[in-house]
Amino acid sequence: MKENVVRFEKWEGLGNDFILVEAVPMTAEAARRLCDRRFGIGADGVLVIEREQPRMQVWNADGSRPEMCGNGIRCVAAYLVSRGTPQKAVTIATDAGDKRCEVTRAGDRFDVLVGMGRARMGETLVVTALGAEHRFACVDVGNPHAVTFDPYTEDAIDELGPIVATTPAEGINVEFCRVRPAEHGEAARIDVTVWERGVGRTLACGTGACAVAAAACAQGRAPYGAPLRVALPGGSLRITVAPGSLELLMQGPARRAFSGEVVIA
Ligand SMILES: N[C@H](CCC[C@H](N)C(=O)O)C(=O)O
Repeated sequence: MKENVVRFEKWEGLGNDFILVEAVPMTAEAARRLCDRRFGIGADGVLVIEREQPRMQVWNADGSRPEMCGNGIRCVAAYLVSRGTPQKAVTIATDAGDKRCEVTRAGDRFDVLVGMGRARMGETLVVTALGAEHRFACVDVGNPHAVTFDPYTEDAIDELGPIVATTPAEGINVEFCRVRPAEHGEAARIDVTVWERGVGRTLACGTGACAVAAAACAQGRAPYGAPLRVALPGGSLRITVAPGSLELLMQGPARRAFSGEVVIA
């Protein structure tokens, strides 16, 4: 069979890491192989980019196809600017709509501000597991999230995360949160541990940070209209939730780790 050798770049946003390729026909099996941390490059996901009319398609490490990826779109915006896109503001089409990104570069590090669209608050998801009922606020930010502010130990998160993530037929990302005293001038700080649909534990989740901020504002745990610090294991994102519209602004880093060539069968 003809080998399909393609150039890739490995990028990460707060340690949520991705393989970026351009205009490559991707399959679930190919994505799984590429993301395998033993037999492949290793990543939380694959981002397939069309450069002309910029578009990002997302593949999770298990080969599933989510609608959107917050850390990923910051990486794609920075990738486009690093590859010569002249303007610093770029609009990228996704399966969850067009997202406008503003890129600031400092050497090989990028800071990206993204209009993430509107959060939509959903029903309460009640999951009976581990001998108890667990309640999550469902938030749609283009992809689905289940958010709780109830206290859970790390071991409980490892047990409950996969159960909740696979309870809805289409799957759901799960965020376990704690509101902490604000520092450094932000309006509130929320610590988050994520169990991602199609991936498992990750160091950060951009759409998850947006869902957490929207849920915190909706539940009166944080103020609308002010930058909130969402602290994830891999680092912090600044999220602002507009009152009324629930329009989301996300600001955070993106970094190219390395590039190479890979055979995509
Ligand atoms: N696992 C997510 C997609 C990746 C989201 C995350 N990496 C982000 O930064 O938003 C899902 O299945 O909806």
